[in-house]
Amino acid sequence: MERVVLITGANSGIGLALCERLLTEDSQLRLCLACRNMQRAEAARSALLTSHSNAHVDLLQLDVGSVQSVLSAAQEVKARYNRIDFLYLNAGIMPNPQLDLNAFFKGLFSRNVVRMFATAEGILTQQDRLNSDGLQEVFATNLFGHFLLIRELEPLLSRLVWTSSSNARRSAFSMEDMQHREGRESYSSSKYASDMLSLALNRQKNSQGLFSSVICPGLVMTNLTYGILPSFFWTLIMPVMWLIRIFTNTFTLTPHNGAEALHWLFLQNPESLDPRAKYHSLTSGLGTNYTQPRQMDIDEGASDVLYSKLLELEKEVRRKLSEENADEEMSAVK
Ligand SMILES: NC(=O)C1=CN([C@@H]2O[C@H](COP(=O)(O)OP(=O)(O)OC[C@H]3O[C@@H](n4cnc5c(N)ncnc54)[C@H](OP(=O)(O)O)[C@@H]3O)[C@@H](O)[C@H]2O)C=CC1
Ligand SMILES: CC(C)CCC[C@@H](C)[C@H]1CC[C@H]2C3=CC[C@H]4[C@H](C)C(=O)CC[C@]4(C)[C@H]3CC[C@]12C
Repeated sequence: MERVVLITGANSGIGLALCERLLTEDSQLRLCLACRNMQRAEAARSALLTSHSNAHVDLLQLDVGSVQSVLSAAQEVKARYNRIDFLYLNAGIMPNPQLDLNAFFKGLFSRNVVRMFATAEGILTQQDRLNSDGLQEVFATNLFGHFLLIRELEPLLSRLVWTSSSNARRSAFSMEDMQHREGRESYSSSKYASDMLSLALNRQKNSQGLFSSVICPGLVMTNLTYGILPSFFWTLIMPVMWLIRIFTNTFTLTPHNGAEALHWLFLQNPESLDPRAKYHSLTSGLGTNYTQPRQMDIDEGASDVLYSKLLELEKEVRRKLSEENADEEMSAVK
């Protein structure tokens, strides 16, 4: 039977590399590339068809950062497919990243140097803003849009895989400020929230046959990392990065390597997976890829609280949207 796989943020980086890898694994697959920019989506499809000429590759317009777009895309998915075997929640942003050079050089000579390179703890901040739905953009894109998509498609779903990060950190997340309106670590906060949500989904939905997993792709050269330092700089320091890889296998560097854990999970039986584990894509100093589970620093109780808070927010945004739509209809009648 043809399997259907939907991937958000599939037009570049790790998402696109995953598409390549899945088509190589199973040429009968039906891939649905869910992207906000249809030109970039078309380009990605052409690239995939160049290497897999008989592949079934569909496109779906989806901006996960917009409530209206998620709801419309979900309607379209329901009309097109009667099940989604794998939903990869991969789209993500890190806007206006700032590297604290002082902390970076201090970190270089500390005992935590390997940890710093693996997680960017204490050296990276971002500046977030409100989107047109009145939500914090990073929270809306990395977490809430995906949550809404899951809620809409729930009867069609069986496997969820989140592209999280080792930058996810408990101390960056506050339940009282789940959108991270106050702090400057919106990325870390949103990724910690996705880890919690995955656990909560497993707790609530495993009995109904829905399983969720979380991965970290490692440090990968993509548009996201080119936003932190320019691509020519990364190219220049590539030999240093290969050297660092000997000490931390988290420097996966290429999108193909970064997609290792995403691909690995595609081959696993969901019952054999640990809901509290984050599956890391790792690359050894010699360039061998492998997947390793590492325990997440998460409370079950707190993950349930986050789940309820997301349900409340969902109610609120749906109410707001229907009021706006009603207002628009009224003014159209006038
Ligand atoms: N690169 C790294 O080192 C790491 C990356 N990650 C995570 O990996 C995931 C993929 O990122 P990566 O491949 O690195 O970076 P890219 O920027 O190459 O890919 C991000 C993808 O997400 C899409 N996207 C962003 N915002 C939206 C939106 N509102 N709606 C729909 N799609 C959107 C982008 O589309 P568009 O082209 O239109 O912008 C793009 O396709 C992210 O979740 C990121 O946080 C995690 C750890 C490390
Ligand atoms: C000599 C060079 C290697 C100097 C590079 C310094 C920093 C720009 C980078 C050091 C560690 C990097 C990161 C670590 C974790 C990534 C995480 C998993 C993620 O989700 C997104 C990207 C990272 C935060 C990444 C970003 C660049 C570094 C801070």
